[in-house]
Amino acid sequence: MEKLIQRTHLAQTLLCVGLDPIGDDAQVARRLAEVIDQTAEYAAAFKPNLAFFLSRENGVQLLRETVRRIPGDIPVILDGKFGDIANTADHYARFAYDIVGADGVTVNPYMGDDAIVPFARPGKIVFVLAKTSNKPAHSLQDVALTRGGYLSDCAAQVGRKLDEQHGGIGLVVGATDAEAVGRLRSLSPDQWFLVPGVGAQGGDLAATLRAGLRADGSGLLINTSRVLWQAAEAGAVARQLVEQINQLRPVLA
Ligand SMILES: O=C(O)c1cc(=O)[nH]c(=O)n1[C@@H]1O[C@H](COP(=O)(O)O)[C@@H](O)[C@H]1O
Repeated sequence: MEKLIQRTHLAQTLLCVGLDPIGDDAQVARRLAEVIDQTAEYAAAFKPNLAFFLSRENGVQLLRETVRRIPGDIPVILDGKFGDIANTADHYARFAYDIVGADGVTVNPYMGDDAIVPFARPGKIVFVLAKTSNKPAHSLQDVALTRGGYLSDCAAQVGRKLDEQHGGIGLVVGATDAEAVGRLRSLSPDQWFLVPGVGAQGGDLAATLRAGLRADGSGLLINTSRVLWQAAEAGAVARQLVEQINQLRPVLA
């Protein structure tokens, strides 16, 4: 978590570079290196998505090489959307942190606290899914509770409680629903939000920033993946995104 805060301050960026590699094996290794090298200057974090690595032979090896290529001062969030009982989650945590070398993970909270706690190691960042960016998420996450609020609010409350107990817990909140971003920000005024959905999924960047930035102009990690992977000049696209984001927020002290 400290690494993320330091990085966002020093590089003046809230951009998370998503790494969802597609293509044949030889191409992919080369393209991963290119995207990392071209965007690193602008990256607050990198987020490799585990599925895109596991779907290829030697995927874990490629993932480890990818993480090794990322400069050491930029946090790596392994997007595995893990979520299982504590005994099993502990093994996922060992994989993410000890084998892959990630600084953080994404976790699905559906099974409750014990699916999350094994990832909450000192210095690590755990992003708990609260309101995801995919449209059909509403069938579960927007279910209204008899006590008021929505199921996604429960995920946020669990995340907040665990953050108070362990530290290092943030939320995943998609950019495709700015209203939810605002609601969850009011429930979790201080936590970091990982925000996917900008770019290929059509999320509204300006509305998301307005709704989700903390009072200090920070607290959001804006992820985009396909747009950068497909860009002729990933570095230029990353720079533009950072400029756009920074124009819409107070500059960090
Ligand atoms: O946890 C995530 O990162 C995630 C959560 C969510 O609500 N929506 C979402 O798209 N993601 C991930 O964020 C990335 C989005 O990719 P692009 O749509 O190409 O920018 C993918 O790796 C998704 O798996």
